[in-house]
Amino acid sequence: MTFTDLFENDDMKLINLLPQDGAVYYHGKILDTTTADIYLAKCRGELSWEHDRAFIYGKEIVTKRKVAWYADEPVSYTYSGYTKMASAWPGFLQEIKQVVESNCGEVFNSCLCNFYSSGTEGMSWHSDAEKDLIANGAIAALSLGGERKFSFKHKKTGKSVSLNLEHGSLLIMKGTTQQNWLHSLPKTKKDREPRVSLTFRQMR
Ligand SMILES: O=C(O)CCC(=O)C(=O)O
Ligand SMILES: [Fe+2]
Repeated sequence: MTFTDLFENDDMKLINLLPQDGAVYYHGKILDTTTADIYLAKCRGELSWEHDRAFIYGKEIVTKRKVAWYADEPVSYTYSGYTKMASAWPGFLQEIKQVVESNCGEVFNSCLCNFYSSGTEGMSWHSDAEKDLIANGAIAALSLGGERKFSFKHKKTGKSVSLNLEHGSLLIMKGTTQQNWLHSLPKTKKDREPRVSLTFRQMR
């Protein structure tokens, strides 16, 4: 990496956590604890949470994790064999979107929200490269609540990279990350507070 690579991106002065074939930037806590606490309570109380449904190897499964989805337009989004409709942005979520955008220099038009009630809920290895998303678009994940480990695994080499996602922190995945790397939120038997992740995305 050259000096200009380090400074000529919107994730200024942050180091790419991936050694090759993608770009992941951890901005750390972008919200103070009080603000993050308020947003967590609003997300838990005011978003329309539903269990997610997916088709895995031809079988329908209903996830323990809950999701809610918001977008600029009442667009549909297809993943894991299901098509879902987005709702209009609640005011506070749009406020969070602006904070996220100003921190990473990207603009987003949708948000998939995840709710994990404890460490026994997680998300298995996957990449987010559905055809409804702009190819190589950025995904910004704002974490609220219980701190959790997050992992990346290279699709060819199997090399892995992990980090902890703190309350009020921002993680950006961009470039060819989704083409070349899987990511997961591993389940854990350790006690973990409930967690919300707000994953801002760029839909076509
Ligand atoms: O919960 C997270 O931090 C990430 C979730 C995720 O990978 C996704 O929504 O696609
Ligand atoms: Fe993902």
